[in-house]
Amino acid sequence: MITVKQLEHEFRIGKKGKETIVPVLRDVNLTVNAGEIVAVVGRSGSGKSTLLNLISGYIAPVQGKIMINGTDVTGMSEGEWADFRLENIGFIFQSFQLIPTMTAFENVQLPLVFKGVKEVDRKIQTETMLKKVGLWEFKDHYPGELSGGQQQRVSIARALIVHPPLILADEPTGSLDSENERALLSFIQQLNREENITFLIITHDEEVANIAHRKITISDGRLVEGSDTDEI
Ligand SMILES: Nc1ncnc2c1ncn2[C@@H]1O[C@H](COP(=O)(O)OP(=O)(O)OP(=O)(O)O)[C@@H](O)[C@H]1O
Repeated sequence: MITVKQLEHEFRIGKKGKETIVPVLRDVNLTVNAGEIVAVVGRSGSGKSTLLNLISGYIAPVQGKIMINGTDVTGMSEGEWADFRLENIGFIFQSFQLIPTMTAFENVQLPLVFKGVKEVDRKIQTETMLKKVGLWEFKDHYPGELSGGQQQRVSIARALIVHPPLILADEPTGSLDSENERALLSFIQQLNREENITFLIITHDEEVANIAHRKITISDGRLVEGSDTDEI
């Protein structure tokens, strides 16, 4: 599902001509197979979010190659990335990233609006998805009128609405209490089992790492012992 080959990334900070180069990822090789749940762990500042941002196309690598779902995404334009993400990747974030001025219904249907799906079809699909996450009765609530766990379920419904084969999650339980965390983790396992959705999850949380089939550790920008270092 994801193949990353010899990925390198660095940030340049400071004024032009006097830039300091901050190396972040070095020679990262990894494979995530379809149907896997993979946790990415590592200390703060080790490069986990940078790896996710590269795999999401929000930043471009200095070197290396990324394949997702059979497509070489390295070097795609912003427009190509936007289309690719809509078809292939769902996102779940610690901060939910819902649009506060839109209801739960409007937030969930948004990817379908971007895809140009007809209103009548959007309505049916959004209803199905809100029912799936148990929030149909909250469809007219704004994010501010929902609990943290409910907001995370809205964000999952929004991620799932286009039926992506891959979900990328950045600290998805970071804002949840332990009850909502358990519910989210069992939902992730259910989606993985029943719909074969692949998950790549950044986490500091042992409970989250425990549901993963495999754990990848990043230390100072490199994958370290116990990690997937498959030659590709
Ligand atoms: N836009 C940026 N410009 C310059 N340096 C950056 C930028 N983004 C991240 N960095 C640096 O890159 C390194 C890796 O950051 P990254 O956010 O990937 O770490 P992380 O493992 O996700 O950390 P955390 O667990 O705290 O979220 C850090 O040293 C950070 O300061």
